Amino acid sequence: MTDKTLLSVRDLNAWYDESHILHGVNLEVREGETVTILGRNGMGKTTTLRSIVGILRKRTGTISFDGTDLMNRPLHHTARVGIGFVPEERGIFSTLSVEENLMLPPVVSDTGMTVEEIYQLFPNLKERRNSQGTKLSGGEQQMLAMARMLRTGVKMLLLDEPTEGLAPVIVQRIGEVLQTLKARGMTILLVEQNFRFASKIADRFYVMDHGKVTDGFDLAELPAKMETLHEVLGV
Ligand SMILES: Nc1ncnc2c1ncn2[C@@H]1O[C@H](COP(=O)(O)OP(=O)(O)OP(=O)(O)O)[C@@H](O)[C@H]1O
Repeated sequence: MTDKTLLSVRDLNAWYDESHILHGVNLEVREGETVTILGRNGMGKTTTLRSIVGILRKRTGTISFDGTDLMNRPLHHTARVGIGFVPEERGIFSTLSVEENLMLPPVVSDTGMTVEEIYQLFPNLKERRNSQGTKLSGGEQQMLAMARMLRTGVKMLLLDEPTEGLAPVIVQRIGEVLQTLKARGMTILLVEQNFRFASKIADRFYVMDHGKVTDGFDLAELPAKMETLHEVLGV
């Protein structure tokens, strides 16, 4: 991890039509860091990720990534500057094979993983490389959605509930993959309901409540925070 701030979000407000959902979100992620956003359902975690990448356009505040202002850029620039968003619904194209899905997004930098490296990290995707997207299990879809971003050479992954609905053994596998990516220097911002999973991989945490970041702390402070987290999140 370095001291350089890669992603900086300041006073972010966001709306779905007339519904004001985010009320001044502040957060930052340093290069090489894994940060988890915790919070109960409906508190604005997904909306924060969607606002950062620009899928949600009705927003104010400042969002900068690696020194580039993202606020006034078109959506496709987000990927080009090096942010890979893996949404909760994963977005696998059902009529395409695993390998076709993998090759779909354009490469944005030459620091991305090769297809061979990706298959080493995800041997099950190699086995299933000719299978159609629809034939994949939830865990395989999640792995493919992550793998697809790694090939492009993004500097940072934004993951929305990567373990949702997956069996414990697959959750463990995804945890191992994220540890490998961390060791390679990947920067990760994660929204996660599975607190046990998050507490094993995150370096730092934010807590969201009613469209605001209400707390932020390092892994070392986690034991002292447990009682509050128990009250706020029920963990
Ligand atoms: N497409 C939408 N249109 C209108 N309101 C929405 C839309 N998506 C989410 N919301 C509302 O925005 C608020 C924040 O939702 P968001 O999905 O960001 O919460 P979350 O913290 O990610 O929780 P969850 O785990 O339930 O996704 C909720 O009140 C939700 O009802």
